[in-house]
Amino acid sequence: MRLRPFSLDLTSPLETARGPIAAREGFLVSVASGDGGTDAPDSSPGLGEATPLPNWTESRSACESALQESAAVASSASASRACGVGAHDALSRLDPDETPAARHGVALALADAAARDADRSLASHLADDRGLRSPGESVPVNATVGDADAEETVRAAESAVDDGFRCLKVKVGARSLDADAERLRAVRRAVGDEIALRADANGSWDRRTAERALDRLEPLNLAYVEQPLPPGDLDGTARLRDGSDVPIALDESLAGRDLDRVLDAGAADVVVLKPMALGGPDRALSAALRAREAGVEPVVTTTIDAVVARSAAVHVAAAIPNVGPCGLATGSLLESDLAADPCPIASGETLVPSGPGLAGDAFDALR
Ligand SMILES: O=C(O)CCC(=O)c1ccccc1C(=O)O
Ligand SMILES: [Mg+2]
Repeated sequence: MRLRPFSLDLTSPLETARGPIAAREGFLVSVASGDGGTDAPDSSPGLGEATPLPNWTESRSACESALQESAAVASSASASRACGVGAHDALSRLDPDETPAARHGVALALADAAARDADRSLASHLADDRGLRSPGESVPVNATVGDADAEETVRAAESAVDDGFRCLKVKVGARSLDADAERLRAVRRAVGDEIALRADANGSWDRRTAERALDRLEPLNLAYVEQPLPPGDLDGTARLRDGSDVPIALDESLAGRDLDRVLDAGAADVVVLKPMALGGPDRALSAALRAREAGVEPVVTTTIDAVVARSAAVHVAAAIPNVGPCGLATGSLLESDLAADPCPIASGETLVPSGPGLAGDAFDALR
């Protein structure tokens, strides 16, 4: 197993109620032939990405330590066996709650290797494993609009609609409720009633403010309000949801928390699933299917990952039958990237690479 650190700046910081996100640092993970647990001696190396986002996942240093430990486990296990299953040993030792980004990196590298060995896309590999029908060739996406004053928010929203987006997610909660209500009213006026609007408060409101916010925003016909209350306040969120017609999505409430607790609380119409924060593409897809079974709609997003993890998230979303718009249009927020994007976005949809694995030979220079 090989690790390679990287650091990428955002074009400009994404402003959220929990502060700006200005740069993303992480690690590329490759598992060499033989580590994949397949018997093929010349199996393709698999590629993964671990890009921790402090406060959402483990820190960068905790991620690095966990990955280095994994690499050591993988090499000693492969050395002691005729056919190495080292990376699988390493994966089983990574705790998805403690070091989700590290687990994501290794799980993705193994899944990519397995999909490439089977000559199918990562989406097909994930879907077949669970008896799902064949993934589609594209996934609808939302544009991500950061916090800014009303004028700049409208400009960003109009530009996204010009680019073909039919669903916009606007960050709220960083300013007063009056200011946010005005921003969203101005956006609705500018883009019309046909565009789906989401608002993401990133857990910044208290119960009273959240209740007032839903009352004020109700006439704007939002598709949902995401994480109105702090992550742990599931009771408050369930009550908020009971008292309003505005659908509620939960995001932060899922990180490091049992999905069943969130589903049992009846606190969400939608769950926002970030493979990097949930410990891997496999775990994100399982969470999506469990949510569906409970009548809660899954939405897949990134933590503004580099191209490898972003492509993986596209495959996860593609494996979910009839998935709604996902928060996967985050590549344009990065000033530069590790490779050309194999998942171009047009008309509000992202293309799903046909494979094999993550993206055929598109990432060969990174393996
Ligand atoms: O969902 C999207 O549109 C993009 C992803 C996004 O907003 C995000 C990115 C990094 C960290 C947190 C979040 C979030 O959804 O709150
Ligand atoms: Mg969110």
